[in-house]
Amino acid sequence: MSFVEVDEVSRVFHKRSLFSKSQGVQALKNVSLSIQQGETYALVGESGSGKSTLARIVVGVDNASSGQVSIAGHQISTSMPKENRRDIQMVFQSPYASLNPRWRVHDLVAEPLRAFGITQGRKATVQRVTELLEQVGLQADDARKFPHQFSGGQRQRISIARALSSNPKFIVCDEPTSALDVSVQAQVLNLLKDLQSELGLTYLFITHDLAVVKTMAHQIGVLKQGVLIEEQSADDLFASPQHQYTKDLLAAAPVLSVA
Ligand SMILES: Nc1ncnc2c1ncn2[C@@H]1O[C@H](COP(=O)(O)OP(=O)(O)OP(=O)(O)O)[C@@H](O)[C@H]1O
Repeated sequence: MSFVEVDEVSRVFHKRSLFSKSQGVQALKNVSLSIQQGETYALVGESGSGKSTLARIVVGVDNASSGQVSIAGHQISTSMPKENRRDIQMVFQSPYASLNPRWRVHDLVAEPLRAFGITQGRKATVQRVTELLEQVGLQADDARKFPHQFSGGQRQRISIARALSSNPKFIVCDEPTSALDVSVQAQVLNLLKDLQSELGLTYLFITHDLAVVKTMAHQIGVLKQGVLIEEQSADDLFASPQHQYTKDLLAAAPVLSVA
């Protein structure tokens, strides 16, 4: 069994209308995929294809209408036990929106440590926050600053430090670099790659931009209107895309050089 198993997941959103019966939007249709431990699975597709819906179900903040997800053998749902949640974290597209501007970096990174009871006492927490900041290329002193004192790329490093603080095994990265300049994107992608090899992390990487995943992904799945229409290893998909929709996504992708 793979580390992450998504098995026949469907999700229907019901929109209530005053004038007609409830209308259903089928955001995901029988999506199945698996991710090997220590690897990156990139899920690509246009806006509205269902990527974020799948991400939310995989981290257990939304439930599938049918089908199931398991990670490291544990069933994922909104009612899963708290101790299983610390193994799964998420890095979002916009570090501007996901970091509380009134909190210092120390508190942003330390919050999961407290929430999951990982460090005991102020000294141990400060020490762990320092380690985490250094791990993502920031400095111990940065803990005293507020998010607005950093560039976009540095803010995304703070989000990554926060995601790493609970020692997760699996991180869902939802468009983590799409709000950044191209040169900064490459730096953040390199950091994520380095952390993967150091810590053995497994990633689900969500993006509309195939260039971003060319050097990150082991396996790529293409989502169109809630259906996984194509799945190949990254090398094979770039060499011989099968579906016209994938060819169009490839043609639209700019070149991004990542070491
Ligand atoms: N809470 C919701 N209620 C109703 N419909 C929803 C809800 N969330 C998503 N949808 C619908 O489900 C479909 C898939 O949306 P989703 O956000 O998963 O796509 P996406 O590929 O992540 O797009 P984007 O890249 O723009 O975030 C869309 O038609 C969207 O309108």
